[in-house]
Amino acid sequence: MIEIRQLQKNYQDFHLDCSLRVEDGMITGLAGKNGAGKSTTFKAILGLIRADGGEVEVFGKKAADLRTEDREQMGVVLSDSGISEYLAVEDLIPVMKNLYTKFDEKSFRERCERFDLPYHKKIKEFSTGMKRKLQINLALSHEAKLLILDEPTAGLDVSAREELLDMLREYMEPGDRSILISSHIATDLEGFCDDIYLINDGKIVLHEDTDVLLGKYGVLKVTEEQYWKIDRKYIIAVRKEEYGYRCLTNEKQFYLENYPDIVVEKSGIDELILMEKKEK
Ligand SMILES: Nc1ncnc2c1ncn2[C@@H]1O[C@H](COP(=O)(O)OP(=O)(O)OP(=O)(O)O)[C@@H](O)[C@H]1O
Repeated sequence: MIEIRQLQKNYQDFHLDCSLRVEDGMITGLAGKNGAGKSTTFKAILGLIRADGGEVEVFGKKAADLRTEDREQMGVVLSDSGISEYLAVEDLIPVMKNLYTKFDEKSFRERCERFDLPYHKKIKEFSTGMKRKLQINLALSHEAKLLILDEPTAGLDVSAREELLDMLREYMEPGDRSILISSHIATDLEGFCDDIYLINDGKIVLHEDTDVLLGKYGVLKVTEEQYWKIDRKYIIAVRKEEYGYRCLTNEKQFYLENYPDIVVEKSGIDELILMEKKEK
């Protein structure tokens, strides 16, 4: 659905160099801390900023070759909504009908109820979370084949997050749809994505199936002495701690079997985001 090859974007003190794929029928996550380059990647995919190099293909076409029908097949949530704040939800319905041949008013209204979105209040009077819910609802409203969701959970409370993830799972049911979703809160992605890319300082530093990430990755807590004694071939990142070193491994089973004395903990994606690059 999406193929990005060595996408480059240069700002004064930031350089994006990113390659990733979103397969048909898959949910792919892009995780990374603030400023890592997630939004820049999304904007470049959508042609909202001009890339300085590399290739972006969506539905097998370069951005410049995407036609109106192709764009109708994309549902987008970005931090900057682009919706006129002077409109109310009720006013948006005829606009959406005009823009999208497949706009489904009934399901749009159902999601308004699920998300507690009022029909007659001006959008400028919405809270941050309400605006985000509206964007999500609009993205889901026209039977898009591809959702591109930049931080869709930002500003949502726990129940709205759950509601959103349920809606996205329902959206995936037909089987031929895909989602690219970003978050700096990795737990949002862990229970939901098929595979996850980790971006750090503009570079993709890791790409794994979520099952592998959660099953094979782990954190070793070792003293200075233990650190220098163990086989470090499966240690991919290290952080100095008061007690010694906190080490991220992509083969926790190896350490569990060979070093019964050391502490091996489960690792989530937040752990990956937190860890520095391997120093030793
Ligand atoms: N228009 C711009 N001009 C200059 N620098 C920019 C511009 N847009 C983004 N940047 C820089 O590019 C880097 C990546 O920003 P980006 O918004 O892609 O990060 P992000 O991963 O989406 O972060 P967040 O989780 O905070 O939304 C940052 O250093 C940011 O300051």
